[in-house]
Amino acid sequence: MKAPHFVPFRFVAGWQLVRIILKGVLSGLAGFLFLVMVNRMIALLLAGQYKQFDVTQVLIFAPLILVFILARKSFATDVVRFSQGVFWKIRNEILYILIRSDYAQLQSRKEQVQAALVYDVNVLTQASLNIIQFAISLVMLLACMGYMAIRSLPLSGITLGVAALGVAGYLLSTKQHNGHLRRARDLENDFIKYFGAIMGGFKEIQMDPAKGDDIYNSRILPVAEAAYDSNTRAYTGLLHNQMSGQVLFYLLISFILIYYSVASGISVSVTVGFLFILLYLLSSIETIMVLLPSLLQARMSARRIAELKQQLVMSDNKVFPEQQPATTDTFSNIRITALTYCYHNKQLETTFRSGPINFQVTKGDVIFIYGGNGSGKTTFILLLLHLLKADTGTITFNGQLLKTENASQYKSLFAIVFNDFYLFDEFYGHRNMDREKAMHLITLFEIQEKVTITANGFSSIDLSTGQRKRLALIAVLLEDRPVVILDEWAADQDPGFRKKFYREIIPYLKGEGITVIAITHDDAYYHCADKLFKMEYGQLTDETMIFQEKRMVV
Ligand SMILES: Nc1ncnc2c1ncn2[C@@H]1O[C@H](COP(=O)(O)OP(=O)(O)OP(=O)(O)O)[C@@H](O)[C@H]1O
Repeated sequence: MKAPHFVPFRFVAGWQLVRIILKGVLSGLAGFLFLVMVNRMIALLLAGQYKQFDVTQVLIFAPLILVFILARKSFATDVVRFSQGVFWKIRNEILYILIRSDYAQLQSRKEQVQAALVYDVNVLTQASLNIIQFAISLVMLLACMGYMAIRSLPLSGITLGVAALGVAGYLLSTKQHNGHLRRARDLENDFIKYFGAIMGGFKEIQMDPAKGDDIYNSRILPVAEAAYDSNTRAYTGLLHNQMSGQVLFYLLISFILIYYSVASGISVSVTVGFLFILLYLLSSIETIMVLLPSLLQARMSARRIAELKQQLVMSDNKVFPEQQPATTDTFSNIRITALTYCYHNKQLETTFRSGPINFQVTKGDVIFIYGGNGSGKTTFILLLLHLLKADTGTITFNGQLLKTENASQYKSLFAIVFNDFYLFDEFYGHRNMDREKAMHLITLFEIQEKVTITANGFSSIDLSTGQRKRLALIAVLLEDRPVVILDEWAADQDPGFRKKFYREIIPYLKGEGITVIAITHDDAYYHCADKLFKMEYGQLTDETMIFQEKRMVV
């Protein structure tokens, strides 16, 4: 079956942004024209030229207000649609990249991904809503400045000077505020990590509340305090900026009223009109200053998301065309030659070395691997599955060298039940599974009293640990993959079913042409395997002969 492709979220398009900007400008201009008209009326009133109701003024004001309402309404609707589109588009994109991203990379970035999905996407959405006010205020600001220049060049020159002073002060302090905002955002990753520990370890915490108290006191509280401190510094700094801007304009207004209006000899109507526009300008500046922090945060969040997308490089199978998935008929063998892999700590020192491993598996083989805890069995399986990419060595399958181009075909060889498996309640990606086979397997695995097959999946997955493992194996067997890998699968089974597993189920799988590779410690059943391997300090040794010789002696 062909893997489904990514369907981009359809409600966001680049042209939407152009339309929004145009509507924002129109809406801002409508507001500004209204202001000009009010200013004109004030001038007429002051000059004594408007003494009785004049219906023509209604004909000027009414259409203006109408245009304002229509433009603002349509603008707001578009912005809301756009911001919701952005929200879901980014969320979907991150999730899809996640689905296709590299296993090893994702392992080390779980908190980052969660923080991006929950925090950054919300910040961006909020900012895209704030843009309504921001854009309108910006248009008003620019239009007011232009209009002021027409009314009085010297006065607008002074205003521009004051504004430049405010902007310079703002820019100087922004760097510092950005640093605080960045620190607070970094702490969000930690918060998610400890939140994950509380949710994941909830049973343990319920049994031992001291654990919960300790996580809260020693981890959550310091994060909260540090984030509180950083955010408080950033926001108070930004609010102080806003206040400084306001004070500058108050000083300007006072200067114009107390000194300039009389000293320069400009007319009362020009002074009043100018001050009126200036007050409006001030409210636009205030709005911009209030909204700037959220836009700064949004910029930071957008960067985080972009970085995350870059880090979670799409894995191989996204880049190349889908290939025919493998089947038991097409599978013949896998050969691993001199494969090595090292785990490193933060100081980049090697903490565990796996290999060099040589290993071969042929169709229909039943292979058991045993070895002590931490000997490297799971690491080997991850390497075999190409979830971990080997440092050196090669893998060939059916005579072809495993490369990025054929990695998806290689991965389609395997059906796996990991030790820490996740049981999906639906047959995702395999909707057209064989119902009859499913019912047969449910009976073979003796859970027919508990579970049935529904249109999409299993009727229930609320079962015991051992039963859930049986379901997980049934689910992977329904995928019709040629190689089944089991990581300590039988460990949770009762002795009766364990016997059935080794004596009946494994031979049944072999009879179906399936190759089985199982990590197991059930030495009483090692004879059920065709080949037996031992893992020790990352080295895999074929012990088939030794085991057979030992059995003969006994
Ligand atoms: N993600 C990781 N990062 C760093 N080291 C790791 C990681 N996973 C495993 N290791 C180390 O690699 C070694 C082999 O681990 P592995 O899980 O492969 O052992 P195992 O044989 O499957 O053990 P077990 O029987 O306990 O499951 C261990 O010493 C472990 O500490």
